Amino acid sequence: MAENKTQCTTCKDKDTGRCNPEQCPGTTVLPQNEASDIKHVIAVMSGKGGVGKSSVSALLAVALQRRGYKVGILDADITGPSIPKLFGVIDRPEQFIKYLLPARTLKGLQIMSLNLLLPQEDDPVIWRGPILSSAVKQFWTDVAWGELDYLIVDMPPGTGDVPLTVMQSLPLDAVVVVSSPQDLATMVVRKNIKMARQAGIPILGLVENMSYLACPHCGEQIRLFGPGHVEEAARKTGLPVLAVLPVDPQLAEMGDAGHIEDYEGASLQNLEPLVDAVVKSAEKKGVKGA
Ligand SMILES: Nc1ncnc2c1ncn2[C@@H]1O[C@H](COP(=O)(O)OP(=O)(O)OP(=O)(O)O)[C@@H](O)[C@H]1O
Repeated sequence: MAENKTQCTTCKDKDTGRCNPEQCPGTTVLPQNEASDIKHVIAVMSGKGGVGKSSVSALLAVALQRRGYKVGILDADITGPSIPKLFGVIDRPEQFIKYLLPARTLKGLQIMSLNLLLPQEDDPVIWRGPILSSAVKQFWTDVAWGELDYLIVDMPPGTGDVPLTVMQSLPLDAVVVVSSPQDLATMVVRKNIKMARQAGIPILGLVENMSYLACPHCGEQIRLFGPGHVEEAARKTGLPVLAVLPVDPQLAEMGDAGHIEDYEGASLQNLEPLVDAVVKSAEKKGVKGA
């Protein structure tokens, strides 16, 4: 496991008290390249696939951008990348001197994903763990991200090679854990939480996705998957619940059509406490408003 970045005894940044990768001789965290000035890095993780981690990453980026921040998304879900599809982006990243330029969404979010580099978007990525991990590192070292207030990292699900690489190699400021109601009761989420804690990365809190369906006639919340376990999970883990999102067919439709940037529905409104928590964590580090 990576050195504990909150308790680094080698460099300990005097302002934040955390490991400063640029001055720490013992760190494995990669420094930023000369073509990037990224102020705050947040990873979105989940225990299992399909719980809505990419949708939450995309909505978080959209919400931050609507508040006036410059935002990018690094799609670290190398074997199941869905960020380009959610934003309807197909442009191949261009080369700029020795760097790759991220693609831009219609409203100006910057994104980098392996899917943008494949000859066909449905080509499978049949790579072994070390190659997957090195691709993620290159999305940090070889991409000219420019000036960003926030970089959102859409992690692959679980606790395998690639999430471990992201935690060890990228200077994550915090993580957010997304899960579905059934998933929260299981140990997969606790594994996620333990992994982040062992890596010394602060966890902002929990997001329960697909928690309920709001009846279109009376607004009653129908718990399709039975009662949520988010409060219990919050109590057991000591983490705050930052958002409880409904099943929203409009979100799925707009994501499938590549128009998630135009989404205005309930999931975005319910995500506001998460956005506040992200901004607050950045402000603590000294990142000013855009
Ligand atoms: N709150 C929601 N309401 C309706 N549909 C949703 C919601 N959240 C996610 N979905 C849909 O569920 C599917 C999976 O979502 P998403 O790709 O965000 O999950 P994921 O956890 O990132 O999956 P993977 O790990 O496979 O990438 C998508 O079709 C998405 O549109």
